[in-house]
Amino acid sequence: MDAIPGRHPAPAAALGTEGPPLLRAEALTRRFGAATVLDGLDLEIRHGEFFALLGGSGSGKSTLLRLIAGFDAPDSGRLLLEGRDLAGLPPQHRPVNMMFQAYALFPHLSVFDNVAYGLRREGVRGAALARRVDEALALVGLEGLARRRPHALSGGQRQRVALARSLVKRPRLLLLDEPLGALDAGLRERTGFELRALQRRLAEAQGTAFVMVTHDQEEALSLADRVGVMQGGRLVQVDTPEALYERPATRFVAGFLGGANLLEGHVAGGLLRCAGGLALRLAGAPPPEGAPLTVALRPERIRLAAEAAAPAPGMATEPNAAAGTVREVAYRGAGSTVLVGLPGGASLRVALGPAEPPPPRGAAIRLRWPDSANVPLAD
Ligand SMILES: Nc1ncnc2c1ncn2[C@@H]1O[C@H](COP(=O)(O)OP(=O)(O)OP(=O)(O)O)[C@@H](O)[C@H]1O
Repeated sequence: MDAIPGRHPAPAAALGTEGPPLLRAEALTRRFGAATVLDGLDLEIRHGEFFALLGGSGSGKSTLLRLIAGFDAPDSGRLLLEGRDLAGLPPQHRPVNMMFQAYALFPHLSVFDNVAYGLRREGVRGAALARRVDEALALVGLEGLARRRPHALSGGQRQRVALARSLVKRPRLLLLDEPLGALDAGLRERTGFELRALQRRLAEAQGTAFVMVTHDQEEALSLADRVGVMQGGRLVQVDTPEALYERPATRFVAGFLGGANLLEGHVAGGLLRCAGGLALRLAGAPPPEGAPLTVALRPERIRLAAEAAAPAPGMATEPNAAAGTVREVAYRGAGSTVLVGLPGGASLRVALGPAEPPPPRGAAIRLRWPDSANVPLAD
């Protein structure tokens, strides 16, 4: 994947990077029987940010959301919202709301009454109620559909009713568990853009932050200001999408985000020497001699070299270059992925753009990449 097009990070002030965070989780731990599902997790959510919790199945994402919403309590650790300890505070008294999937709408109630439900339970009535519901429906672009029943709406419209219902109480923090999960591909992208725009409006108007759970890396990278990658009940890296993608900290993150090539070796003569005669030069100061090291190398940072196929004498040890044979070519629509077999049996995935015709299977090719493409990993 290329750098994310059209991303304009929100200014620091709007994102509340100064001052205390909106939400702080301190050493949050949750066990179910013998299983530790959240393992001393620390996290800060800033005012007005769109934060994505990204992780595989069972990594503890939903459990964390449930603790923040107040549907479940931690075994140890604390949750502070604007400095206030949330322990013992029931869900309806937290300035936090959870958006449920559209199938949780009441089928016998109109759109208006579905959205009004929570406010009515709080005793809001009459003109004040109508104003708040209209405002929430306008936020999600459903002004004209207040009288409809959910069955007379499209999937995307139902999703927006669910959103309006969770926004009507003007939460400081909105929690979204796989909000796009039930939608098909086309609707997913459109709804994603809408969600991003809506969050920006709410952030400007009232500093609302979104925390979205997803197992879809593209969704997390394209929507969020910051992404936290969860593994085994811990956050293994929290960063902007760009930093996470360009500088993954661990093998897990590198593999989870876009399938980087992982190259292992030992440092000798200032270069990382890997199997098959591959030598890598790292940007910056060379690592200590003899150290074992793993490097992530993104498929799209590798280029086909223009030279003739046969390597010149001594070329095998040229850093950041490899000679190999095309094993497979996968057409991806906006380009292709080429699997290149290297001497010694290793292989590299190489991503080519739409303007680069892939070499045929079996072709002998040479590859090159810049020092900055070699990203050393912590483990
Ligand atoms: N109430 C519970 N009792 C027992 N085990 C639970 C309970 N809730 C969650 N778990 C377990 O905790 C682990 C984490 O669950 P959680 O739903 O937080 O994961 P997740 O990252 O949201 O996964 P998914 O993407 O599959 O929803 C899972 O192994 C799950 O089976």
